[in-house]
Order: sequence, then C-alpha cells, then structure tokens
Amino acid sequence: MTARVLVLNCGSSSVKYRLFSGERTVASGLVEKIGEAGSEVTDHAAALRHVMSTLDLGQLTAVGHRVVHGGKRFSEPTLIDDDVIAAVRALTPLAPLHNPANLAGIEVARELLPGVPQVAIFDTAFHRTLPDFAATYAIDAAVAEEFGIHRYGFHGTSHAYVARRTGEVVGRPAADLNVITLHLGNGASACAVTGGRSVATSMGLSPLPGLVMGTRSGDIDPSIVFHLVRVAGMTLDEVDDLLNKRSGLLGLSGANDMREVIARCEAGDPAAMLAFEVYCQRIKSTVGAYYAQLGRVDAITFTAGVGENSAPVRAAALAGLGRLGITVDPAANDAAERGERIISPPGAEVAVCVIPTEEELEIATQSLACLDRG
Ligand SMILES: Nc1ncnc2c1ncn2[C@@H]1O[C@H](COP(=O)(O)OP(=O)(O)O)[C@@H](O)[C@H]1O
Ligand SMILES: CC(=O)OP(=O)(O)O
Ligand SMILES: [Mg+2]
Repeated sequence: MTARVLVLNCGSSSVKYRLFSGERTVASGLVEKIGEAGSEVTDHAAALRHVMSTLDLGQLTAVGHRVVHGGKRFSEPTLIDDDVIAAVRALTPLAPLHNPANLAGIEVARELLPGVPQVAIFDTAFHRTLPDFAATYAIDAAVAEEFGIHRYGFHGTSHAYVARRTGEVVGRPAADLNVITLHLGNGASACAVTGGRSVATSMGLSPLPGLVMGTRSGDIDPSIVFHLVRVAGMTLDEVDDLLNKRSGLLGLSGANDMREVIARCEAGDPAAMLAFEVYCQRIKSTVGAYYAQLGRVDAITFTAGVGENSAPVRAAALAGLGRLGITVDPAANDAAERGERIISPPGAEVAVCVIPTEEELEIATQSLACLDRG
C-alpha cells in the first residue's frame, strides 16, 4: 500500500502543510500571519484545527513534524512520545519563535489523530557533523559545557536536500563536492557542505545570528545587548523582541518582505537601499569565509523564498567575486525560470545554482525511514 504522510511545518507565524501519497502531493497549503495584528487566525492550534478539518486524513501512515531545535539530544528523526515532547519544550528558550509553534502542531495532531505515529525531524540534526572548531564559542569552557552553549545550526533539512540536489544538477557525486548553500527565506542561513556533511553554518545556539533576515538582526556585537539594557533601559525581553522581531530588513527599511524592499529601492528610498546592501554584503562575507575554510568551492546554491526568486539579491551577493571563480551570468540569473538551474556561465570554475527547497518532501521521506527502522 502507498504510504500516506501528513507533513506539518509550523513556522513562527505560519503553518505549511502537505499531504503525500508516496511522493505525490495530494493536498498542500499555507496559513500565514498567525497572531499578527488584524489577522483572523489567532494562534497555531486554531490554524491547525481548521487545516486538518479540510483534509482527508484516513489511512495515514505517519505525521512528520519539522522541529527547529533538537539541542544535543536529538540528531536523528525521532518517534514522538511524551518524553520527546517534554524535551522539545525544555529547548524553547533556545528557539522561542519556533519550538512553541512546532509543539502546537504536535499536540493538535496527536489529539486529532490518536494512534498515528508522529515523527520529529530536527533542523539541527544535519549540523551534528560540524567540526569542534566550528561549533565552539570562545567563552569560558566550563560555562559553555554546563549550559549547552554551542553552535547548533538550523535549516538543516533544507541545506542537506539542496546540497544533495546540487550534486545531481552539476553532474558530480555529492561525495566529491564542496558546496556553499544559502537558504534565504524569512529566516536565512548559510552552510558549507563537504561530501554531504555540514562543516560550517551561520546560525548558532539559536536561529538569531548570522545573515540578515526579514525581522532578525543576524550577527551583531553582543555588547549591544548590554548597552541597550544599561544605557537605553530596556528589559531583556524587550531586547529579545527587538532583535528577533523588529530588526533585519524590517528594522532597517520598514519592510520585512524582500519584494517590498526592492520596490522601495527602485523608488529611490535610501533606507531600503542601505538595507539591501547590508543584507547582500553579509551573504558575500559569509561566502568568503566558507571559501577560506573549504579551500575549494565547486558550487554555490541559492534556495528558499528570496534565494529562489530574487535575481537582484543573487547578483549583488556574488558581485565582484570573479577572482574566486564565482560569476553569475546576467541572462541566466534574470530568466523567468522556476525549477533547478545553473546561473553561472558555462565552464565557470564555481557552478552557481538555484534549487527550490523541498523541506516537506524530505521530512516525509525521513519520517517513513524512521518508522522502517522501528
Ligand atoms: N520574487 C521575490 N523576490 C524577492 N523576495 C521574494 C520573492 N518571493 C518571495 N520572496 C521572499 O521570500 C520570503 C519567504 O521565504 P520562505 O522560504 O517562504 O520563508 P519561510 O519558509 O521562512 O517562511 C518572503 O518574506 C519574501 O521576502
Ligand atoms: C530556523 C529558522 O530560522 O526557521 P525559519 O526560516 O522557518 O524561521
Ligand atoms: Mg522556511
């Protein structure tokens, strides 16, 4: 019998769902702006109940859940029970925008689909291969050990999938390939992948650092936090809210959606132009750092909402890197194509690729593999 798997990807303000029959998608959708001002959908549980009431969920083999933070404990797809739920809840302080949403999905699915196995697929899992030097923060080692302070990295399902597809697209075995993957969505992160293993990534203990995001700051000087508390008189919760929800593109330009930022740039808005420059320059610096770590780069792959759709971001992020063998062909970059493609000129030393991510399919596949292993 063909396996039927429901995948739930509950983001900070959205629910993405997809129902698979084998590899075929039989239903899919997105509920956005959950809990935002003026939205009819007040919380994740309400959104999920509504979504699930519209689907035919008979004969389900499994429900696969994206879970963002798996901490040190979870590095494999995991069958969910009360103990796993408690452990994911305990990790909430490290992913305050994400783990509560993931848990809402798990709880509603367990309530509405009792008896169907539920599997958690962790964003952090792919990064368990980070070498110690890349995962270690240079702070007091005993404090770091006691409190689990360590680079975990996120978006692992997406980085793993697009790195693997990059091997197919450039026609080389993934085992021989050094790839830099750039997941640019609402959240954004970069990853260096060698032979299919993550060896560097830009998010850290939480999904806040690294690249500039829609509403998150990415890397900042940590002493900005002390300054805001001591000098500006903010509470820690206010600083947390500022850096996670009111920074990034939104904080710089007033718009968190890259389409809106670019429209404002075209209208000559200086704040939007600065935001675009800060965003793209951060990506470029990260590519340079990972190039130095890898020593040789075979491919650079863009994915997620901005990476898949924004030619101006791809062009600006890699501009001026010709000496590293990295060039983007303007015609290929601007072409109104959608699927997997190469946008560097033929014969370029580094293949620049665009590969739509397939987190949901990957979660379905890994959920079934978890059940097969028992
Ligand atoms: N044509 C486009 N040009 C620029 N940005 C785009 C385009 N289409 C979508 N995006 C961006 O993609 C973002 C969403 O990416 P997505 O990967 O769906 O995010 P997430 O999964 O993190 O919610 C939006 O905020 C929007 O800025
Ligand atoms: C981990 C993370 O940042 O996820 P998202 O991009 O879905 O917010
Ligand atoms: Mg996403």
